[in-house]
Amino acid sequence: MKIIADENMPNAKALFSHLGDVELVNGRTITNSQIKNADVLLVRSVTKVTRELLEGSSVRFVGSATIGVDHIDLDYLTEAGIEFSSAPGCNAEAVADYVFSGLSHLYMTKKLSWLNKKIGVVGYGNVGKTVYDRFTNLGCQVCVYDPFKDNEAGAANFVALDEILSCDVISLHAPLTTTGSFPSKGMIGSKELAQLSAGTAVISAGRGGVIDEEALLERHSQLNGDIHLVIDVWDTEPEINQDLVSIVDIATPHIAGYSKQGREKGTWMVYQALCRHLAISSQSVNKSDAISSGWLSSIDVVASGDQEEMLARSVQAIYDVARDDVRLRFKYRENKENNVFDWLRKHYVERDEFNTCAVGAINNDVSSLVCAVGFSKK
Ligand SMILES: NC(=O)C1=CN([C@@H]2O[C@H](COP(=O)(O)OP(=O)(O)OC[C@H]3O[C@@H](n4cnc5c(N)ncnc54)[C@H](O)[C@@H]3O)[C@@H](O)[C@H]2O)C=CC1
Ligand SMILES: O=C(O)C(=O)[C@H](O)COP(=O)(O)O
Repeated sequence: MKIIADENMPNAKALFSHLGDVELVNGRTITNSQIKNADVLLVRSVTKVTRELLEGSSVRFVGSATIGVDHIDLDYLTEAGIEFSSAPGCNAEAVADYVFSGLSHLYMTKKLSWLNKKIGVVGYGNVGKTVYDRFTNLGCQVCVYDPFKDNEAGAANFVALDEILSCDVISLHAPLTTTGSFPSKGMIGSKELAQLSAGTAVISAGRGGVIDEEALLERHSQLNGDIHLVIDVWDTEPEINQDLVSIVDIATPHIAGYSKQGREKGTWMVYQALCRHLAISSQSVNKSDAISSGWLSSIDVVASGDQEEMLARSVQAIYDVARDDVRLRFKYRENKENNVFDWLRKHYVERDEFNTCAVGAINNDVSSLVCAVGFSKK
C-alpha cells in the first residue's frame, strides 16, 4: 500500500510505516501526478483536496490531521466513494492555550484587564466550548454565539451576534463556510466592527476570512488604534496583509493549534481512522508513545497578589505567544526565505499544552484559578 503524507505531519513515518510505504511530500504543492498511484493521502490544512487533485488516482482514503475541513471537497469525496477522516478536537486545548496566552500578553504589556470583563465567544464547537468553559471556570461573565447550537438550551449562555459585539473580549472560533444558512465568510464585516467599542480585544484563531481585513483596518483607524488585536489566521494565507500585521498586537502564522501534543493527537486520530478503514488493529502503537509529555511537569505558584498577573506569569511559563509574533516580524523583515509564512510553520518551535503541567499553589483559590486556565491539578 502506498501512503502519501504531508511532511509536516509529526510521527507519520513512525505510525504509518507498518501499514505501507510512506512518502513524505510538501503539502502545499501536492499534484495529481504525485498521488496517482497512492492508496492513502494524509494531509494538513494547506492541501486543497479537490476533484482536480484526486480524479484518476487510486486513493481510497483521505485523512486530514486537522480540526478544520474547509480545504476538503467533502461532496466530491462522497461522490467518489473515498473515505474521509479528520481529527476533531485534536488541537482544541492548544487553541484555548493560545487565547489565554494572547490575553496574558495584553495584560503584561498594556495592563489590559480581562478577568472581570464581558467575554464573547463565536462558535461553540470543540474549540469554542473549551475556551468558553475556561472563561466560565475563571468566573468570567461569558456568552457565546453559535446559530447551529443555540437550541442546546442550558448548555451555555447563547446570545445573538450583536451581544457578542458589545463584549470587552471577543474570541472567534467559527469554521470558514461560504454556503448554508449562516456562512461565516466575512461575518465580521464593517457593520459588525462598527459595533465594537474602543478598547475591545479581538482574538482571531479560527480561520482567516471570517473577519473582513480591510474593514478591520478601517475600524482600527476610526478608533485611533484603541482596539487590541491578536491575529493567528489570515484571509490570503500563505500571503498575509502586512498593513494588518503592522497594527496588530500579536501576529502569528496560523499556529494557534501547534502544540506538540495537539499536532501529535491529529496524526494519532487519523492513524486510528485508517486502521479502522483497513480493519487492522491499531494496537501496535500505544497512544502514550504517540503523544509526548511536556518539558515542565509541574510549577509551584507561590505569590498571588494580582490575579491576572499571576495567571499571565503561569501561562507564560509554558507558552508566551509573543515569541511567535517576534519571530514572524523578524522573518518578514529579514525576508530571506521564499515563503516566510510556510517557513515559520515548518520550523515552528513547538510548545507544550498547559495541561501537561501540574500546578501547586500557596492556596486552593490560586490553584483553582490556574487550573481553570488549562493547567492540571497537582
Ligand atoms: N488557528 C488554528 O491553528 C486552528 C484553527 N481552527 C479552526 O477553528 C474552527 C473551529 O474548531 P472546532 O471548534 O474544533 O470546530 P467544530 O466543528 O467542533 O465547531 C465549530 C462550531 O462553529 C459553529 N459555527 C458554524 N458556523 C458558524 C457561524 N457562522 N457563526 C458561529 N458559529 C458557527 C458550529 O455550529 C460549531 O458548533 C475550525 O473549523 C478551524 O477552522 C481549529 C484548530 C486550530
Ligand atoms: O486543525 C486545524 O484546523 C488547523 O487550523 C491546524 O492547526 C492548521 O495546521 P496545518 O494543518 O495548516 O499544519
